[in-house]
Amino acid sequence: MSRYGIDNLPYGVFSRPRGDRRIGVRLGSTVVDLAPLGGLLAAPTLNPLLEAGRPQWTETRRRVTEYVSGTTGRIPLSEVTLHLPFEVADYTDFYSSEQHARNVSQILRPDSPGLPPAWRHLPIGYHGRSSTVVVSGTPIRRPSGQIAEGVYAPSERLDIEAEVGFVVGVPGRRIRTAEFAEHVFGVVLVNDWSARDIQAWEYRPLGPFLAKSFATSVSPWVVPLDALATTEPVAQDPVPLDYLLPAGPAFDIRLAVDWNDTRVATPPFAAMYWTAAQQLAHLTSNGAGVRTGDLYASGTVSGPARDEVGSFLELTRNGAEPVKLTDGSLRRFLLDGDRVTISATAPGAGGTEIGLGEVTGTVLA
Ligand SMILES: O=C(O)/C=C/C(=O)CC(=O)CC(=O)O
Ligand SMILES: [Ca+2]
Ligand SMILES: [Mg+2]
Repeated sequence: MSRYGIDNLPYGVFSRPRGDRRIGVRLGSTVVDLAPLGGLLAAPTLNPLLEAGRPQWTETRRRVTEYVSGTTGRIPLSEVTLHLPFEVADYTDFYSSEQHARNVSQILRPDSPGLPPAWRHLPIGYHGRSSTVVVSGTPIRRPSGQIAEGVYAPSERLDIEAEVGFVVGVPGRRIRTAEFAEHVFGVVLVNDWSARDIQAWEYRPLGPFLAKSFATSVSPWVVPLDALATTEPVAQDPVPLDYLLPAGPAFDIRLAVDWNDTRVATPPFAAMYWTAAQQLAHLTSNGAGVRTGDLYASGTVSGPARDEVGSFLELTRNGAEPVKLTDGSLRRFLLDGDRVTISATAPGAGGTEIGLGEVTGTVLA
């Protein structure tokens, strides 16, 4: 059964050869052009729809569902180019997987393993670079940078981070966790490409800078929150401060990471410690505003098992334990020509399993 049936209907922006950009929804392995519906849907990006707000999102989804059920006008995915579906305003990246935070500490800071002091008290994050957010399929040029004292060279430890991204529709500040669904339209998959050697040399004490700003890839299909089933978030200890409560919904999104043609990991999003509602509440709690098209990512999704980690830094223990791909070759970090694809499925609100598409990228020298 298709994971892109009538219960899913993720939105994207596509074009045909020499054609203009149009909004469509994915149905099976086809795209249904929504421009004929007019209004917010007759645009070259999702931004007007994102801006319109929850009542409009619900009404639009109802109309789209009705429309696709009645139309035979479907375009095979193989005949279209998919574009960045919305104009990215600001981009924020969190650090909300306890397992990931522990693994990275252990690997990069063996002298002080464990969680940073604030980690269980607030969702730690940093502000990233929205201008280099690219759509799935965009080739990723290996960055050069300072990788050690006196050494400027191509990164030798190019890595991925498998994450879930949340797309803000309605602007706001001091957003309460209970208002999450009024502001957030839907989710995408994110690969936060990371140059670990650049990162290790530059990051103290202000955090990631050039190690992560060269490219961040997102999947072309924005799955509306309405399409996703919600689940109970993990228990939090200590109990967070009031402005981070109630925690809000969790989502049982199951990611999969393919390195060339080998499935190397299946990170479980349900294991994340901080919820997307808490992240948004924290991000805006000091009066900072979010805008239409803001993207905030969950942080690397890593579960407790060795094959549930969302980065190759963790998978190969910083290169010390290479992984074997199905062609017999060994990998520590990304080689030129390597392709990484992150895909995901989740229980849908309609009771069936839905797909979140995929985010893929190939490394260029
Ligand atoms: O712990 C560190 O020093 C670094 C952590 C990361 O690189 C992760 C990051 O970008 C946030 C995340 O994706 O969880
Ligand atoms: Ca990240
Ligand atoms: Mg990035």
